[in-house]
Amino acid sequence: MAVDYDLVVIGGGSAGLVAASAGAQLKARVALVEKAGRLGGDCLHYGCVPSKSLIHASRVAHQIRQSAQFGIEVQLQDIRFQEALGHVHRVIDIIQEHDSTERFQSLGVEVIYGTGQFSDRRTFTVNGRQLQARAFLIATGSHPSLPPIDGLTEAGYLTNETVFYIQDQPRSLAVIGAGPIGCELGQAFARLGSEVTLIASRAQILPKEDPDAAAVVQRQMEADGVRILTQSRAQRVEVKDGKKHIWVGGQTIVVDEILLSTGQVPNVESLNLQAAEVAVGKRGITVNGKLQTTNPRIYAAGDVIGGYQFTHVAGYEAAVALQNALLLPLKKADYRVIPWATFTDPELARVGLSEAQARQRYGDDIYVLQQDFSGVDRALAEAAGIGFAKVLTRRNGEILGAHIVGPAAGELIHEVVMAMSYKLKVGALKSIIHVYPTLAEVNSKAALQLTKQTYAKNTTLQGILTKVFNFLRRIS
Ligand SMILES: Cc1cc2nc3c(=O)[nH]c(=O)nc-3n(C[C@H](O)[C@H](O)[C@H](O)COP(=O)(O)OP(=O)(O)OC[C@H]3O[C@@H](n4cnc5c(N)ncnc54)[C@H](O)[C@@H]3O)c2cc1C
Ligand SMILES: NC(=O)c1ccc[n+]([C@@H]2O[C@H](COP(=O)([O-])OP(=O)(O)OC[C@H]3O[C@@H](n4cnc5c(N)ncnc54)[C@H](O)[C@@H]3O)[C@@H](O)[C@H]2O)c1
Repeated sequence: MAVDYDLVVIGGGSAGLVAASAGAQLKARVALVEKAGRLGGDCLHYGCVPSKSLIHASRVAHQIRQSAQFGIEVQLQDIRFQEALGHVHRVIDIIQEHDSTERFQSLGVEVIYGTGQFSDRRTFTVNGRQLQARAFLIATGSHPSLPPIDGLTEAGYLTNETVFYIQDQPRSLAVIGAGPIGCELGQAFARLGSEVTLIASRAQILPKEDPDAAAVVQRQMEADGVRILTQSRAQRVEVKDGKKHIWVGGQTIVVDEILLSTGQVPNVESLNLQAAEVAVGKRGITVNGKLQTTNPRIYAAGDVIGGYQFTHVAGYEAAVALQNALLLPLKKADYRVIPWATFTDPELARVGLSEAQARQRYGDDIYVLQQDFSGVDRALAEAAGIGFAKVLTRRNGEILGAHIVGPAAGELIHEVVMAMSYKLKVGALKSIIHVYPTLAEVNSKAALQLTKQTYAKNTTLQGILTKVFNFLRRIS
C-alpha cells in the first residue's frame, strides 16, 4: 500500500524539530503536526530558554550586590521585573526565528497546525486530513504534574507554563518541589527580590544529584535568602485576605504566589493511542531500545517516554528514532554517557554514575578523585572558589562518572563527557596541557588525584624511588 509520507512527526518541540528537519534534509517526505500554533515546544516557550534568561537577569542583580568586595560601590536601586521578563521574551523571539514555520517549510517539512489523533495503526487524523506514513514519531513532550494538595486548584498556582508570563512579581513565593525547576527558579526569584520558601519533600534538595554537591547549592541558596524546608510536603492551601496560606507539617506559610515544580507528566491523553496499539507505562509511552513503541512503525522520543527529561536527550533520541524509522531499525539508543546540568549558582553538572551507584556496581574498586575550586587559581581570581569536581574511577582509570558543582560546571563537564564517550582513561584528563589559569584545571587536578592516591598507597615504589634518588645523589 502506498503512503504519502516517509515520516509524520507529532509535536514540534526539541525532539520533533530535530527529526523533522533532519528527515527533510535527507530528502524524506516529512509532515510535522503541532498543536500550539507555533514551533519550539517547552524548551523554547516554558523551559530552558526562559528559565536561563531569567537566571541571567538574577545573576546580574546578585553580582551588583556582591560588587563591594571588588571595591566597586553601586547601589541596587530597583529591579523592574517586567523588564527582566522583557529580556526573557526577546531571547525567545530571537530563537523562535530559528524555529519558525517558514524555516521548516523551506527545509521541505510540511508543517500542520492542529491537535490530531490516531484513527488506526497507520493513520493519524488532523484537521479532517488522514495522514498515512511509513513511520510516525510521537514527540508530544510533557506538562507539569499537579500534586494532591487540598485547595490548590481553588487557590490558584503558577507553573513553568505561566510563570514567565505573569504581570507582577510576587513579593513572596512558595516553590513546591526542589528538583531542577524549583531550585533554578527559586534562586532566580529570590535574587530578583521575592521572598522565597522552597518546600522539598526529601532530606536533600536536587535529590538526583551527588549529596555533597547538592549541599553546596543549598548553602548558596540559603545565603541568597531562600528559606528551605526539607522533608516537608504541602498538605492544604487556603486563600485568606488575598494571601495563600499553605499548611506544611506543623506550620503555615503565607505567600502571594505558589510555583509548582513537582515533576512533569507525559502528553499522551489526546492522541488516541489505543487505536494505534501504542502502550503507555507508568512513566510514559513504552519503547524498546530502538525507540519503537509497541507498534513498531510508531516511534517515540523526548519527555513523552519519561526517561531523561532534557532537550539534548530529546534531540539525541529523535536522531536515533529517525535513523531507525527512515531506514532499517538497527540503531539502539545508548544512555551510557548522558550529561546534564542544573543552572543554579553555583551550577551543578553530572555525567555517569553517582558514587552510590558506582559502589553498588564495583564494590571497593572505586576511587573518588575530588578537587575543590578553592585550589583552582582562576576560581579564586573570580571570587568563585566554592564547590568541587568529583571524578569517580576504577583502579584501572576507567571513568565511571563525574559531578561538578561550581563556576561554569555545565561547561566544564564536557571534558569528562568527551573522555567517557571515547572510553579514555582518567589519565587523559591529566596528561593534556590545560591553559593556566582556567577553571578547566579543576578536571586535570581531579584526575591527578588518582596518581597521588595510588602512589600514596604504594610504599614499595616509594621505598625504591627513595633508594634510587639517594644513590643518584651519591654518585653525582
Ligand atoms: C522550566 C524548565 C526548564 C528546563 N530547562 C532545561 C535545561 O536547561 N536543559 C535541558 O536540557 N532541558 C531543560 N528542560 C527540559 C526540556 O524543556 C525538555 O526535556 C524538552 O523540551 C523535551 O522535549 P520534547 O520534544 O520531548 O517536548 P517539547 O519540547 O515540550 O515538545 C512537545 C511539543 O509537542 C506539542 N504537542 C503536545 N501534544 C500534542 C498533540 N496532541 N498534537 C500535536 N502536538 C502536540 C507541544 O505543543 C510541544 O510543542 C527544562 C524544562 C522546564 C519545564
Ligand atoms: N537544567 C536542566 O536541565 C533542567 C531544568 C529544569 C527542568 N529540567 C527537567 O524538567 C523536569 C522536571 O523538573 P522538576 O524540577 O519539576 O521535576 P523533578 O521530578 O526533577 O523534581 C520534582 C521534585 O519535587 C518533589 N515533589 C513532588 N511532589 C512534592 C510535594 N507535594 N511537595 C514537595 N515536593 C514534592 C519530588 O520529590 C522531586 O524531588 C526534570 O526531570 C528535568 O529533567 C531540566
